Amino acid sequence: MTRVVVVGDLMSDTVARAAFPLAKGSDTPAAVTTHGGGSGANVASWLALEGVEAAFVGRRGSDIAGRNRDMELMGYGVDARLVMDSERPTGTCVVLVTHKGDRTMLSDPGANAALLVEDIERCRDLFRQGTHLHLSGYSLLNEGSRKAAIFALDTARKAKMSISVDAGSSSPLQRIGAEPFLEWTQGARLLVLNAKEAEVLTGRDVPEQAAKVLTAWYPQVVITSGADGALWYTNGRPEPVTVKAEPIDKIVDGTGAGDAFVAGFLPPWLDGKSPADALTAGSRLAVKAMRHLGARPSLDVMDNPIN
Ligand SMILES: Nc1ncnc2c1ncn2[C@@H]1O[C@H](COP(=O)(O)OP(=O)(O)OP(=O)(O)O)[C@@H](O)[C@H]1O
Ligand SMILES: O=C(O)C(=O)C[C@H](O)[C@H](O)CO
Repeated sequence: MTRVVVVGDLMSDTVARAAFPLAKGSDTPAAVTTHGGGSGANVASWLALEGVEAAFVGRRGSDIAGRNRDMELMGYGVDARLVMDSERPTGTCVVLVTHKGDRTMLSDPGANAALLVEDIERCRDLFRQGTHLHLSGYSLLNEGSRKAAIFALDTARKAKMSISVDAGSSSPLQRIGAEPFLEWTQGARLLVLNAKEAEVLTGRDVPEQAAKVLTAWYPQVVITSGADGALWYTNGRPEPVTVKAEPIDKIVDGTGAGDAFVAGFLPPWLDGKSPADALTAGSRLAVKAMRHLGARPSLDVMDNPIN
């Protein structure tokens, strides 16, 4: 039985879809909605909805947003272990989306920046029972949660869990540099990252080449390339396994496509299915995420048969 523990970030995403750029002093009509977000919490939500036993460890503020996010995770069927931070608000991200689905994000990590080693220690039962740890790279890239993230990796290694890590985001990765990130994540069986992050880590802007460089560090690597699809590579193979992106008629909001991809990829990959099957499952879930506003499953939680 696969039991996945996700450690990472939880956010409240306020998504505004409008015609950008905004004229100075304008009053622009927009569709504005608030959704659950945060890369780690997104992956855990999609996994639970896919029928995987998934737990999520993170921090939230002692505010309404945090309470809503907590209830939402439970609604998806996630074993949510959120520590309440009395000093910091729930992490918030303002996502600006154009009518074509292009977007930019303004992120305030809030309570995520205070995830502590003790928060992970409190969840030792999850690490005893879990079979796989997925670590959201944001928790490594943020200095405030880094010790906790590294402790989670150590704990999983000691518990003989398999480990996947996503690289978080290219800008903080660039600031920190490749070497520390590669060092912190040693022992992970899989690194998942987008093409930009792969370039930051390897200096190669061709994903096939970047993947080959990265397998000096990780047994398996998955690189996603937006509309150009995704690839999987393991050392010793002549060429990576690639899949095309699933066709999509209209992208409403690309936020969290990468997180949904991870959640689609992991279950078949953990079940020993072929890399091509796992990449295809990832691509399918990614387009599902892009058909609506927000990064999480669009299902009305109350109608979800899992509940
Ligand atoms: N335009 C698109 N058409 C179809 N599929 C797409 C498109 N953009 C992204 N995807 C799917 O989503 C996956 C992840 O996209 P991408 O490589 O942009 O990751 P990301 O930067 O982590 O995404 P995000 O930051 O939006 O979560 C791709 O491998 C692909 O399967
Ligand atoms: O789309 C991305 O790149 C994200 O990582 C989205 C985030 O996970 C999140 O939902 C923003 O808070």
